[in-house]
Amino acid sequence: MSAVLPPIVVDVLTGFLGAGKTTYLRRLLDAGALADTAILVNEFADLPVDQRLVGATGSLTAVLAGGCLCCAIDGDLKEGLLGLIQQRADGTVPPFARILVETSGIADPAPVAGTILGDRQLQARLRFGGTVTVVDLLNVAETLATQEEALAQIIAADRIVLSKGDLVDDARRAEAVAAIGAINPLAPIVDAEPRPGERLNPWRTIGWTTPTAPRRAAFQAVAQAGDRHNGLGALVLTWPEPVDWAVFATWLSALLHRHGARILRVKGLMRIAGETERGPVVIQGVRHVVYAPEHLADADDVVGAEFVMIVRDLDPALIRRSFEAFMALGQRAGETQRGARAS
Ligand SMILES: Nc1nc2c(ncn2[C@@H]2O[C@H](COP(=O)(O)OP(=O)(O)OP(=O)(O)O)[C@@H](O)[C@H]2O)c(=O)[nH]1
Repeated sequence: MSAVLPPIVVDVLTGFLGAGKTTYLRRLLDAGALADTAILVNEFADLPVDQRLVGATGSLTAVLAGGCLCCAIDGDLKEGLLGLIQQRADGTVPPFARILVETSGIADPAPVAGTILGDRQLQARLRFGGTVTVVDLLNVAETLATQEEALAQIIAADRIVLSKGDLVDDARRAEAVAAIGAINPLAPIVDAEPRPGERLNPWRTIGWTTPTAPRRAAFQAVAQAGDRHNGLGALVLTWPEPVDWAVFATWLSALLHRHGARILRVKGLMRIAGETERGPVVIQGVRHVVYAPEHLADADDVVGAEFVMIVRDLDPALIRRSFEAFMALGQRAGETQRGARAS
Protein backbone atom coordinates (compact mmCIF):
# COMPACT_ATOMS: atom_id res chain seq x y z
CA MET A 1 0.00 0.00 0.00
CA SER A 2 1.50 3.35 -0.96
CA ALA A 3 1.73 6.02 1.73
CA VAL A 4 -0.42 9.11 1.32
CA LEU A 5 1.90 12.09 0.94
CA PRO A 6 1.00 15.23 2.88
CA PRO A 7 -0.07 18.06 0.55
CA ILE A 8 2.54 20.60 -0.50
CA VAL A 9 1.64 24.02 0.90
CA VAL A 10 1.64 26.90 -1.58
CA ASP A 11 2.10 30.44 -0.27
CA VAL A 12 2.02 33.66 -2.24
CA LEU A 13 4.48 36.52 -1.76
CA THR A 14 3.12 39.72 -3.23
CA GLY A 15 3.55 43.49 -2.97
CA PHE A 16 3.52 46.43 -5.34
CA LEU A 17 6.26 47.16 -7.90
CA GLY A 18 9.52 47.77 -6.11
CA ALA A 19 8.01 47.19 -2.66
CA GLY A 20 10.90 44.96 -1.65
CA LYS A 21 9.64 41.42 -2.33
CA THR A 22 12.91 40.10 -3.75
CA THR A 23 14.96 41.79 -1.05
CA TYR A 24 12.77 40.17 1.62
CA LEU A 25 12.97 36.81 -0.16
CA ARG A 26 16.75 36.99 -0.21
CA ARG A 27 16.74 37.82 3.48
CA LEU A 28 14.57 34.78 4.19
CA LEU A 29 16.87 32.59 2.11
CA ASP A 30 19.98 33.90 3.88
CA ALA A 31 18.33 33.24 7.25
CA GLY A 32 17.59 29.64 6.21
CA ALA A 33 13.84 30.23 6.63
CA LEU A 34 13.07 28.69 3.23
CA ALA A 35 15.13 25.53 3.54
CA ASP A 36 12.24 23.27 2.57
CA THR A 37 10.68 25.63 0.03
CA ALA A 38 10.73 25.76 -3.77
CA ILE A 39 10.30 29.23 -5.24
CA LEU A 40 8.36 30.22 -8.33
CA VAL A 41 9.16 33.76 -9.42
CA ASN A 42 6.89 35.68 -11.78
CA GLU A 43 8.27 38.59 -13.74
CA PHE A 44 6.14 40.89 -15.83
CA ALA A 45 8.92 41.68 -18.28
CA ASP A 46 10.66 38.96 -20.26
CA LEU A 47 13.94 39.24 -18.42
CA PRO A 48 13.72 37.35 -15.16
CA VAL A 49 16.04 39.54 -13.14
CA ASP A 50 14.76 38.24 -9.82
CA GLN A 51 15.88 34.74 -10.69
CA ARG A 52 19.45 35.94 -10.91
CA LEU A 53 19.14 37.65 -7.56
CA VAL A 54 17.36 34.82 -5.81
CA GLY A 55 19.04 32.03 -7.74
CA ALA A 56 22.44 33.33 -6.69
CA THR A 57 21.98 31.68 -3.31
CA GLY A 58 21.78 28.24 -4.94
CA SER A 59 18.24 27.56 -3.78
CA LEU A 60 15.77 25.78 -5.98
CA THR A 61 14.09 28.36 -8.19
CA ALA A 62 11.78 28.12 -11.15
CA VAL A 63 10.74 31.20 -13.05
CA LEU A 64 7.55 32.21 -14.80
CA ALA A 65 8.41 35.06 -17.15
CA GLY A 66 6.63 37.06 -19.79
CA GLY A 67 3.32 37.95 -18.17
CA CYS A 68 1.48 38.84 -15.04
CA LEU A 69 0.52 35.81 -12.99
CA CYS A 70 -2.97 36.98 -12.18
CA CYS A 71 -4.29 37.55 -15.68
CA ALA A 72 -2.17 36.42 -18.60
CA ILE A 73 -0.52 33.19 -17.65
CA ASP A 74 -2.83 31.13 -15.47
CA GLY A 75 -1.90 28.07 -17.52
CA ASP A 76 1.76 28.71 -16.86
CA LEU A 77 1.24 28.91 -13.13
CA LYS A 78 -0.44 25.52 -13.24
CA GLU A 79 2.30 24.10 -15.46
CA GLY A 80 4.99 25.60 -13.24
CA LEU A 81 3.45 24.03 -10.14
CA LEU A 82 2.89 20.64 -11.80
CA GLY A 83 6.43 20.74 -13.20
CA LEU A 84 7.85 21.26 -9.73
CA ILE A 85 5.74 18.45 -8.28
CA GLN A 86 6.92 16.12 -11.06
CA GLN A 87 10.57 17.03 -10.54
CA ARG A 88 10.17 16.35 -6.85
CA ALA A 89 8.60 12.96 -7.57
CA ASP A 90 11.41 12.12 -10.06
CA GLY A 91 14.02 13.07 -7.50
CA THR A 92 15.59 15.62 -9.86
CA VAL A 93 15.17 18.33 -7.23
CA PRO A 94 15.56 18.04 -3.46
CA PRO A 95 12.33 17.19 -1.64
CA PHE A 96 10.40 20.27 -0.53
CA ALA A 97 7.35 20.77 1.67
CA ARG A 98 6.27 24.22 0.46
CA ILE A 99 6.19 26.28 -2.71
CA LEU A 100 6.43 30.04 -2.56
CA VAL A 101 5.04 31.94 -5.55
CA GLU A 102 6.48 35.45 -5.83
CA THR A 103 4.04 37.45 -7.95
CA SER A 104 4.92 40.39 -10.13
CA GLY A 105 4.31 43.79 -8.55
CA ILE A 106 1.10 44.43 -10.46
CA ALA A 107 -0.52 41.08 -9.75
CA ASP A 108 -3.81 40.79 -7.96
CA PRO A 109 -3.13 37.82 -5.65
CA ALA A 110 -6.76 36.66 -5.47
CA PRO A 111 -6.81 34.89 -8.87
CA VAL A 112 -3.48 33.25 -8.04
CA ALA A 113 -5.09 31.63 -5.02
CA GLY A 114 -8.10 30.90 -7.22
CA THR A 115 -5.97 28.97 -9.72
CA ILE A 116 -4.63 26.76 -6.97
CA LEU A 117 -7.98 26.25 -5.26
CA GLY A 118 -10.03 25.89 -8.41
CA ASP A 119 -8.03 23.24 -10.25
CA ARG A 120 -8.71 19.57 -9.46
CA GLN A 121 -5.28 18.39 -10.58
CA LEU A 122 -3.56 20.94 -8.36
CA GLN A 123 -5.95 20.42 -5.48
CA ALA A 124 -5.05 16.75 -5.31
CA ARG A 125 -1.44 17.62 -4.42
CA LEU A 126 -1.45 21.15 -3.05
CA ARG A 127 -2.94 23.12 -0.21
CA PHE A 128 -3.13 26.91 -0.30
CA GLY A 129 -1.26 28.37 2.69
CA GLY A 130 -1.71 32.12 2.61
CA THR A 131 -0.64 35.44 1.18
CA VAL A 132 2.26 37.53 2.48
CA THR A 133 2.19 41.13 1.23
CA VAL A 134 5.27 43.33 1.35
CA VAL A 135 4.38 47.01 1.86
CA ASP A 136 6.90 49.77 1.18
CA LEU A 137 6.75 52.24 4.11
CA LEU A 138 8.26 55.02 2.04
CA ASN A 139 5.62 54.98 -0.68
CA VAL A 140 2.57 53.36 0.92
CA ALA A 141 0.31 56.44 1.10
CA GLU A 142 0.82 57.45 -2.52
CA THR A 143 0.67 53.88 -3.82
CA LEU A 144 -2.60 53.17 -2.02
CA ALA A 145 -4.14 56.40 -3.27
CA THR A 146 -3.35 55.66 -6.89
CA GLN A 147 -2.93 51.91 -7.42
CA GLU A 148 -5.88 49.52 -7.21
CA GLU A 149 -3.55 46.51 -7.28
CA ALA A 150 -1.77 47.69 -4.14
CA LEU A 151 -5.11 47.86 -2.34
CA ALA A 152 -6.04 44.36 -3.57
CA GLN A 153 -2.69 43.05 -2.31
CA ILE A 154 -3.27 44.43 1.18
CA ILE A 155 -6.87 43.18 1.32
CA ALA A 156 -5.75 39.67 0.33
CA ALA A 157 -2.92 39.56 2.90
CA ASP A 158 -2.74 37.03 5.68
CA ARG A 159 0.44 38.70 6.84
CA ILE A 160 1.89 42.13 6.06
CA VAL A 161 5.65 42.69 5.93
CA LEU A 162 6.88 46.30 6.18
CA SER A 163 9.93 47.15 4.09
CA LYS A 164 12.14 50.26 3.98
CA GLY A 165 11.64 50.95 7.68
CA ASP A 166 15.16 52.39 7.65
CA LEU A 167 13.98 55.21 5.38
CA VAL A 168 11.08 56.56 7.48
CA ASP A 169 10.71 58.02 10.97
CA ASP A 170 8.45 56.61 13.71
CA ALA A 171 5.56 59.00 12.97
CA ARG A 172 5.50 58.04 9.29
CA ARG A 173 5.64 54.37 10.23
CA ALA A 174 2.72 54.74 12.66
CA GLU A 175 0.66 56.52 9.98
CA ALA A 176 1.35 53.74 7.50
CA VAL A 177 0.48 51.01 10.02
CA ALA A 178 -2.83 52.77 10.77
CA ALA A 179 -3.63 53.09 7.05
CA ILE A 180 -2.89 49.40 6.45
CA GLY A 181 -4.87 48.36 9.55
CA ALA A 182 -7.87 50.35 8.36
CA ILE A 183 -7.92 48.30 5.15
CA ASN A 184 -7.07 44.89 6.59
CA PRO A 185 -7.24 44.83 10.37
CA LEU A 186 -6.74 41.08 10.65
CA ALA A 187 -3.35 40.50 9.06
CA PRO A 188 -0.51 40.65 11.56
CA ILE A 189 2.08 43.32 10.61
CA VAL A 190 5.78 42.54 10.96
CA ASP A 191 9.04 44.19 9.85
CA ALA A 192 11.04 42.89 6.91
CA GLU A 193 14.15 43.48 8.99
CA PRO A 194 13.95 41.10 11.95
CA ARG A 195 14.52 42.45 15.45
CA PRO A 196 17.70 41.22 17.16
CA GLY A 197 17.24 37.62 18.22
CA GLU A 198 14.02 37.20 16.21
CA ARG A 199 13.94 34.24 13.88
CA LEU A 200 12.60 35.10 10.46
CA ASN A 201 9.66 32.85 9.79
CA PRO A 202 7.21 33.98 7.14
CA TRP A 203 4.69 31.27 7.94
CA ARG A 204 4.29 31.63 11.69
CA THR A 205 1.04 33.58 11.63
CA ILE A 206 -0.22 32.76 8.17
CA GLY A 207 -3.75 31.47 8.26
CA TRP A 208 -5.97 31.99 11.22
CA THR A 209 -3.77 31.13 14.14
CA THR A 210 -4.10 34.49 15.83
CA PRO A 211 -4.51 33.97 19.57
CA THR A 212 -7.66 35.22 21.23
CA ALA A 213 -6.59 38.64 22.58
CA PRO A 214 -5.12 40.12 19.37
CA ARG A 215 -8.00 38.64 17.38
CA ARG A 216 -10.56 40.32 19.62
CA ALA A 217 -8.63 43.60 19.44
CA ALA A 218 -8.66 43.40 15.64
CA PHE A 219 -12.40 42.75 15.67
CA GLN A 220 -12.93 45.77 17.89
CA ALA A 221 -10.85 47.92 15.55
CA VAL A 222 -13.08 46.89 12.64
CA ALA A 223 -16.24 47.50 14.61
CA GLN A 224 -15.08 51.02 15.55
CA ALA A 225 -13.63 51.95 12.18
CA GLY A 226 -16.95 53.16 10.75
CA ASP A 227 -16.96 54.57 7.23
CA ARG A 228 -13.88 54.27 5.09
CA HIS A 229 -12.62 55.98 2.01
CA ASN A 230 -13.21 54.67 -1.52
CA GLY A 231 -16.55 53.17 -0.50
CA LEU A 232 -14.69 50.57 1.57
CA GLY A 233 -16.35 49.33 4.71
CA ALA A 234 -15.84 46.50 7.16
CA LEU A 235 -18.26 44.71 9.39
CA VAL A 236 -18.00 42.13 12.11
CA LEU A 237 -20.61 39.39 12.08
CA THR A 238 -21.14 37.27 15.17
CA TRP A 239 -23.53 34.55 16.22
CA PRO A 240 -23.60 33.19 19.78
CA GLU A 241 -24.41 29.54 18.94
CA PRO A 242 -22.85 26.85 16.72
CA VAL A 243 -23.93 27.43 13.15
CA ASP A 244 -25.84 25.17 10.77
CA TRP A 245 -23.26 24.63 8.01
CA ALA A 246 -25.74 24.09 5.17
CA VAL A 247 -27.61 27.27 6.03
CA PHE A 248 -24.41 29.30 6.31
CA ALA A 249 -23.04 27.94 3.01
CA THR A 250 -26.31 28.78 1.27
CA TRP A 251 -26.24 32.32 2.66
CA LEU A 252 -22.60 32.93 1.71
CA SER A 253 -23.01 31.45 -1.80
CA ALA A 254 -26.07 33.61 -2.45
CA LEU A 255 -24.29 36.70 -1.16
CA LEU A 256 -21.20 36.07 -3.30
CA HIS A 257 -23.33 35.26 -6.31
CA ARG A 258 -25.21 38.54 -6.01
CA HIS A 259 -22.46 40.88 -4.78
CA GLY A 260 -19.23 38.91 -5.42
CA ALA A 261 -17.23 41.79 -6.88
CA ARG A 262 -18.06 44.01 -3.93
CA ILE A 263 -17.19 41.53 -1.20
CA LEU A 264 -13.44 41.85 -0.99
CA ARG A 265 -12.57 39.68 1.97
CA VAL A 266 -14.18 37.27 4.40
CA LYS A 267 -12.25 35.88 7.31
CA GLY A 268 -13.34 34.29 10.53
CA LEU A 269 -14.02 31.33 12.75
CA MET A 270 -17.18 29.32 13.11
CA ARG A 271 -18.18 26.36 15.25
CA ILE A 272 -20.41 24.02 13.30
CA ALA A 273 -23.55 22.52 14.88
CA GLY A 274 -23.12 18.77 15.30
CA GLU A 275 -19.30 19.03 15.09
CA THR A 276 -18.69 20.94 18.28
CA GLU A 277 -15.93 18.62 19.51
CA ARG A 278 -13.80 19.18 16.38
CA GLY A 279 -12.93 22.83 16.94
CA PRO A 280 -14.21 25.73 14.85
CA VAL A 281 -13.64 25.95 11.10
CA VAL A 282 -11.66 28.77 9.56
CA ILE A 283 -13.63 30.66 6.91
CA GLN A 284 -11.38 32.47 4.44
CA GLY A 285 -12.38 34.15 1.22
CA VAL A 286 -10.77 36.66 -1.09
CA ARG A 287 -13.51 38.00 -3.34
CA HIS A 288 -15.20 35.15 -5.23
CA VAL A 289 -12.65 32.60 -4.02
CA VAL A 290 -13.56 30.81 -0.80
CA TYR A 291 -10.82 28.59 0.63
CA ALA A 292 -11.60 25.05 1.75
CA PRO A 293 -12.68 25.31 5.39
CA GLU A 294 -10.27 23.81 7.88
CA HIS A 295 -10.79 22.89 11.51
CA LEU A 296 -8.67 24.76 14.02
CA ALA A 297 -7.54 23.17 17.27
CA ASP A 298 -6.96 25.23 20.43
CA ALA A 299 -9.81 27.66 19.93
CA ASP A 300 -12.09 26.70 22.82
CA ASP A 301 -13.12 30.31 23.29
CA VAL A 302 -15.04 30.28 20.00
CA VAL A 303 -18.52 28.97 20.74
CA GLY A 304 -20.41 30.38 17.74
CA ALA A 305 -19.40 32.43 14.73
CA GLU A 306 -17.22 35.51 14.52
CA PHE A 307 -15.91 36.89 11.29
CA VAL A 308 -15.03 40.03 9.43
CA MET A 309 -16.09 41.15 5.96
CA ILE A 310 -14.44 43.90 3.99
CA VAL A 311 -16.89 45.27 1.43
CA ARG A 312 -17.05 48.04 -1.13
CA ASP A 313 -20.19 50.08 -1.95
CA LEU A 314 -22.42 47.77 0.08
CA ASP A 315 -24.48 48.66 3.11
CA PRO A 316 -23.07 46.64 6.04
CA ALA A 317 -26.45 46.84 7.83
CA LEU A 318 -28.14 44.93 5.00
CA ILE A 319 -25.55 42.15 5.11
CA ARG A 320 -25.88 41.90 8.87
CA ARG A 321 -29.67 41.66 8.68
CA SER A 322 -29.59 38.88 6.08
CA PHE A 323 -26.87 37.00 8.01
CA GLU A 324 -28.85 37.13 11.23
CA ALA A 325 -32.07 36.09 9.50
CA PHE A 326 -30.35 33.03 7.98
CA MET A 327 -28.65 32.08 11.24
CA ALA A 328 -31.99 32.28 13.09
CA LEU A 329 -33.48 30.04 10.42
CA GLY A 330 -30.68 27.49 10.90
CA GLN A 331 -31.16 27.57 14.65
CA ARG A 332 -34.90 26.99 14.39
CA ALA A 333 -34.34 24.08 11.98
CA GLY A 334 -31.88 22.54 14.47
CA GLU A 335 -34.30 22.91 17.35
CA THR A 336 -37.10 21.32 15.32
CA GLN A 337 -34.83 18.39 14.42
CA ARG A 338 -33.78 17.88 18.03
CA GLY A 339 -37.43 18.11 19.12
CA ALA A 340 -38.44 15.48 16.57
CA ARG A 341 -35.65 13.15 17.72
CA ALA A 342 -36.61 13.54 21.40
CA SER A 343 -40.32 12.78 20.86
N1 LIG B 1 16.67 51.17 2.05
C1 LIG B 1 15.99 50.07 1.75
N2 LIG B 1 15.86 49.71 0.46
C2 LIG B 1 15.15 48.59 0.17
C3 LIG B 1 14.53 47.80 1.18
N3 LIG B 1 13.88 46.75 0.57
C4 LIG B 1 14.10 46.91 -0.75
N4 LIG B 1 14.85 48.00 -0.99
C5 LIG B 1 15.28 48.51 -2.31
O1 LIG B 1 14.11 48.78 -3.09
C6 LIG B 1 14.35 48.42 -4.47
C7 LIG B 1 13.31 47.42 -4.91
O2 LIG B 1 13.45 46.24 -4.14
P1 LIG B 1 13.08 44.79 -4.70
O3 LIG B 1 13.34 43.82 -3.59
O4 LIG B 1 13.70 44.52 -6.00
O5 LIG B 1 11.53 45.01 -4.89
P2 LIG B 1 10.45 44.03 -5.61
O6 LIG B 1 9.20 44.20 -4.86
O7 LIG B 1 11.01 42.65 -5.72
O8 LIG B 1 10.40 44.73 -7.03
P3 LIG B 1 9.62 44.23 -8.39
O9 LIG B 1 10.05 42.81 -8.61
O10 LIG B 1 10.14 45.17 -9.41
O11 LIG B 1 8.19 44.42 -8.17
C8 LIG B 1 15.77 47.88 -4.52
O12 LIG B 1 16.62 48.90 -4.91
C9 LIG B 1 16.06 47.46 -3.09
O13 LIG B 1 17.43 47.53 -2.77
C10 LIG B 1 14.70 48.22 2.54
O14 LIG B 1 14.17 47.60 3.51
N5 LIG B 1 15.42 49.36 2.77
